[in-house]
Amino acid sequence: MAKSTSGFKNKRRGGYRKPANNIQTSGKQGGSSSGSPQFIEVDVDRLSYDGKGIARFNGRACFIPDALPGEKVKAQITAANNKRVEAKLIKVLEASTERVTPQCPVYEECGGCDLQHMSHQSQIAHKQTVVEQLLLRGTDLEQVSWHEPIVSENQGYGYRRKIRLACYYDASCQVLKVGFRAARSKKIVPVSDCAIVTNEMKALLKAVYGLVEQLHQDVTKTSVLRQFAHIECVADQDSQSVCFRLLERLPEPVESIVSQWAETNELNLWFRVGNEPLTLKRGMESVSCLKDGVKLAYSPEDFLQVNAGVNDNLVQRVMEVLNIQASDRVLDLFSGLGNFTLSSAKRAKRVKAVEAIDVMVEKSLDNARLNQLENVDAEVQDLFDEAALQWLDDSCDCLILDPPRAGAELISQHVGRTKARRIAYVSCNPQSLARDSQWILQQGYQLDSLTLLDMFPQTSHIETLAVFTK
Ligand SMILES: C[S@@+](CC[C@H](N)C(=O)[O-])C[C@H]1O[C@@H](n2cnc3c(N)ncnc32)[C@H](O)[C@@H]1O
Repeated sequence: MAKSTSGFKNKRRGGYRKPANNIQTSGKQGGSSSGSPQFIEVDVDRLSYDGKGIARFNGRACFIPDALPGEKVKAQITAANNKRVEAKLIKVLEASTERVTPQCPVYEECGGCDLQHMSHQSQIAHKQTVVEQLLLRGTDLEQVSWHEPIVSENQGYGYRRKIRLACYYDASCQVLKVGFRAARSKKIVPVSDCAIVTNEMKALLKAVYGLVEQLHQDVTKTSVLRQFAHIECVADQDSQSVCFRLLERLPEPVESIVSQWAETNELNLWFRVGNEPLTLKRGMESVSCLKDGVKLAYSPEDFLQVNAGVNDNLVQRVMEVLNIQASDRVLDLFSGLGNFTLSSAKRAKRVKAVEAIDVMVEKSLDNARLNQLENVDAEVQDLFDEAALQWLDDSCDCLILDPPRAGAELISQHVGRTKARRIAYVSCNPQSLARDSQWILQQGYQLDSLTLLDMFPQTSHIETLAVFTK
C-alpha cells in the first residue's frame, strides 16, 4: 500500500475543539509567551482511545490528531495546561509503516473520518487493544478471549449506506451548501467523492449535487433555498431513499422539481416539514434483507446499522453465540426496528423487544408481520428508568443488549434477575461496555468471548460484541 511520508497537512483547519479540562488556547503554556505559534518535534509513542497520537512533551502528554505511534512529527501547539498539550500535525518527519494514503479526496477537511491515514488492519488491531485495555482496567478480569473480528470488505472503504447531509444557505454568496461538517466546526465540506460510502450512495450523492445545482438555476428566491435543514440518504443494493428535512413547505413548483428529480433517479422520496409527520412523496419504504431471509422495512429517518455487510454477519454471529433453542424466550433490549428481534424470532419460542421510541416499536411489530412471525411482543420502555425493572424477573433464556453510547448500566446492574443463560451485548462505546461488564460479572456471569466489529472503518468509533454466559 502506498505510504505517505511527508508534507502531511493539517486536516483540522476547520476549527479546534477546546478541551474540557481548563486547557489554555493562548500562548501562556502552550505557545510561546509572545503568543506566536510554537512548533515542536516529538516522537509519538501510542494512540489515544479516540485515535490521536500521544507523545511526551515537557513531562506532559501531547495529543496530536493524524499522528501514529512510532512516528517522529513536527506539530504546532494549539492548547495546553499543566497536564496535557494539544497540537496539530504539521509534518511527518519519520513515518510509521502503518501509515497509508487516505483514499478520500476531502479527508483533510471533512470531520467524518479520522483514521484513514492508518492501515485498515492496524485500525482493527488498535480498536481491539482499546477494548481489551478498558475491560482489564474496568473489571476484575485478568484476561479476555477474542473471536475473529467481523471485518468490513474493500479494506474498509465503500461500506456506509446511510448518511446525513448538512445544509446551510450562505446568504453572502447566495449558495445552498450541502455536505458533511468539518471536524469541530460548522463549516460544510462538499462530499461528492466520499470514499467510505457504498457505490449506490456515490451515485445518489451525484444526483443530490445535481439537484442542488438545478435548484440554484431554477429557484431564484433565497427564501426557498433557506428551507433545507438537512438531507437523509440511504443507499445500498436493496434500495435508495432520500428524505428532505425542511423548515417550511416548499412552494409547489419547487416541490415538483424535486419530485421529478426523484422520479428520474428512481428514488424513494420523503419529506419532513417542521414538526409535521414524515411523509412519503414517491416510491415506497425501503426493505433491507439479511442472509437468513429476514426482511427489515425502514424509512430514511429510522436508526439503521450503517454497515450492511458487517451488520448481517453480526446478526448471524449473535444467533450463533446465543444458540437459541425452539423452547427459548429471548429478550431483545434497545431493539430499534427489530434488527436482532426477527432473526431471534425465527429460532425462539417467543421474543420480547423493548425500545424507547414508540414509532420504532410499531415498526418492529410491522416487521414481524412482514416476516410472518407471530411470536414477537414489543413494548415501549425507557430502559434507563427504574420502572423498566418491574418485568425483568425470570424474563428470558437469552438476552440481547444493544444500547446507545451511554450503555445499559441500570439493566446490567440487575441482569441476573432475568435468569438469562446467555447474554449478547453489542456495544458502540468500550468505556460503557467495561463499566457494564463489571456489573454483569458481579452477578455470576463469565465473559466468554469478545468480537471486534469493524462497523465504522476509517473512523475511531469502536463497536464490540461481548458474550456472557452463566
Ligand atoms: C444502537 S441502537 C440499536 C437498535 C437495534 N438493536 C439495531 O440493531 O438496529 C440503540 C437503540 O436504543 C434505543 N434507545 C436509546 N435510549 C433508550 C432508552 N433509554 N430506553 C430504551 N431504548 C433506548 C434507540 O432508540 C435505538 O433504537
